[in-house]
Amino acid sequence: MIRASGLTKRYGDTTVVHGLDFAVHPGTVTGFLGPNGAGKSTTMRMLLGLDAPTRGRSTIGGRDYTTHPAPLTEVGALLEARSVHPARTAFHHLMALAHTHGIPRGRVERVLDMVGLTGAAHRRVKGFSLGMGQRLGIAAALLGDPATLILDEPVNGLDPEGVLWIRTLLTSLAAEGRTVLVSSHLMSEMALTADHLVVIGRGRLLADTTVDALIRDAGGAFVKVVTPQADTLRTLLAGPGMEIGTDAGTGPDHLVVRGTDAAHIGRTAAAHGIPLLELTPQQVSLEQAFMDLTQESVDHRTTAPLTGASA
Ligand SMILES: Nc1ncnc2c1ncn2[C@@H]1O[C@H](COP(=O)(O)OP(=O)(O)OP(=O)(O)O)[C@@H](O)[C@H]1O
Repeated sequence: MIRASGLTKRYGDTTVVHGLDFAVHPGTVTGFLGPNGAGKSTTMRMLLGLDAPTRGRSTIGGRDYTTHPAPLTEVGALLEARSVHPARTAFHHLMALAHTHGIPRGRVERVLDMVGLTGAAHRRVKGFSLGMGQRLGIAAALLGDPATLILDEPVNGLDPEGVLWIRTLLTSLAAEGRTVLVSSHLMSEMALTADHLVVIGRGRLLADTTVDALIRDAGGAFVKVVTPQADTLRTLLAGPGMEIGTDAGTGPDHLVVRGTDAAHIGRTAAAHGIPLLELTPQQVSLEQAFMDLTQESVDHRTTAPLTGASA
């Protein structure tokens, strides 16, 4: 388990991480989300002892990361910056890491295979594409067969096949009972990978919740209905737990219905001879839920409105 308690980081006069409290549990993939500049990388660096917190502390498996005698076997980490000697081959880079922990050559070959780099194992890293570099970083993180993985933007630079691969890999690592913390600013990607989310904005905790709960809290599922007899349908559907509004920016014949499903609305309309021009079940996308949650915390906003974002 990863635990952060009151974790705080100041650079000069600026506090970039404010008293973060959260726990990351084994057996699930936890997405660590926030807009650009929210403090994700800084927090991960503190978890890994690469930056000293100004206040607060963090533990991995109950102890400070820096006090683990063989950190590679406890925590596998992939940080954004690439820290591989460009003249080394992938194989030699991993062997050099393996030597520091007495990890056998067979494990190096195994992780190269797991990340799909066996064919490129003896090529110099300087010729690697961004995606190959990411795969090598993930191989290094997996080398010590660690119980905890901390990965900063692992899908960066990966092609669609690579994105699918990392999704499957993370899910299977969690299913083996490992603790997996993965940062991203891509909500749509996290919707497909993570079960749990820790969301920060401007260094503050905005949500520590499940993917399902975040969508539910943001408005959840609803049904779009278009009918020329909107008032009659409203009256027929009204009841406890029902919420019927109009779709912003459209006419009074466009309804947004929460609290029931499309089948019930369709049957009710049919029973009373009400024509339906549209009946569409919809769900708030995780992207929309994320934007709603972080709208006050975005440092780098575009001037044009974002439309059509969906998970
Ligand atoms: N060494 C540093 N000195 C001063 N400010 C820093 C330093 N490192 C990070 N910051 C600032 O801290 C804030 C958080 O940065 P951080 O890289 O942790 O955000 P992030 O959530 O990982 O962003 P992104 O999604 O863009 O990678 C930013 O405003 C950044 O400019």
